Amino acid sequence: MVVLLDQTRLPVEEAELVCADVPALVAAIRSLAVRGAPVLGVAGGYGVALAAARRFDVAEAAEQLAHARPTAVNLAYGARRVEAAYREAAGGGAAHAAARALAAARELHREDAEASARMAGHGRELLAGLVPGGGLRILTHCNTGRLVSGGEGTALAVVKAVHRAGELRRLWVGETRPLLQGSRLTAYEAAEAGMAYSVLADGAAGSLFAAGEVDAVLVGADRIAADGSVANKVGTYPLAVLAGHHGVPFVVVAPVTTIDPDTETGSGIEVEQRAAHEVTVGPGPGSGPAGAGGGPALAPVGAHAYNPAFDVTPSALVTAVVTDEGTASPVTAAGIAELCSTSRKRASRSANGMMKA
Ligand SMILES: CSC[C@@H](O)[C@@H](O)C(=O)COP(=O)(O)O
Repeated sequence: MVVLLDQTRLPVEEAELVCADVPALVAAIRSLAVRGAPVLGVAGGYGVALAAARRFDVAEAAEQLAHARPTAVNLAYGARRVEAAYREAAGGGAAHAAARALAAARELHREDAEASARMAGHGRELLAGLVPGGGLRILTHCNTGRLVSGGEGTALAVVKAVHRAGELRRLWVGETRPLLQGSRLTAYEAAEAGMAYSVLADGAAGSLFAAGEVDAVLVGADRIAADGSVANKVGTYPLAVLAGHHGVPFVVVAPVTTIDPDTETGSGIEVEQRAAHEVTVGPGPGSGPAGAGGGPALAPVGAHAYNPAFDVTPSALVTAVVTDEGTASPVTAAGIAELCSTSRKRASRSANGMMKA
């Protein structure tokens, strides 16, 4: 089984969600019980390993998991990578192939933690140069911390490194409507880390910039196209426009596995559209899961809603893309291609090392 921390229950309670089979894991992914690009890859990988262990149809499981949500490229990456490990080992029998699939999922998990630590280092270095003097006031959106990663996350991993170095003055946490990944999850992690933080309504970001209260914006990504366009949680693009207008660095932090070289431009990124009730109905009373509705009406019954889960920010508005393989700044197609090539070289060096060992 795959056991998850149910993110829909946070911050009210830390509840485990046990997924005994692939359909249950697919449902958990769709309901955002597990969410955020890197950990979706890890969950997809463990889901395929689970199917292999239970002698289910592994190809079918990988297909279902890869398509559970369309925008985060890591989900399909994780599922396909573990499927490939299973297939390669299939000649040795089902038990052997299942063991290889589990090993591949664990490797993915470990690599994600390592990537997170490298991103934190690169990001901190970049911020030291971008905003002279300590005491940074960083604005972030959605949740990009340990809840989305085998390690400390992406953008929030950088914030945590800055905080540990005593260089964080304040973390501004955009609430991230409609499912409040900022106020529910990022604020939860900020409190846990002992940061000075404030939650703000998404619509308050403009006046915060106008007041000169933001030194840098740090966000994650669900998919980065070959031209450097960035798909991330809806509400990211308006922040990039504001940052550009106010001359504030807008930095995207993501593992290189979030780059999709096969999607040439931002317009080629499929943006997930979600149910109207996430916008029109509040979460259930008390500890009701976020996104499940059941709470007070926020709009007239039957109201239509526009509810894209993500938006796409063009590369011209992105100051830097920080990855585990280094930083592209300015963000150009050539810079993005260079990051992918560094990643391929590292993978081939480590494969050669394993063959020699
Ligand atoms: C490191 S997480 C980066 C992104 O996955 C995150 O910012 C985001 O948009 C997540 O969206 P979600 O719909 O909550 O899965």
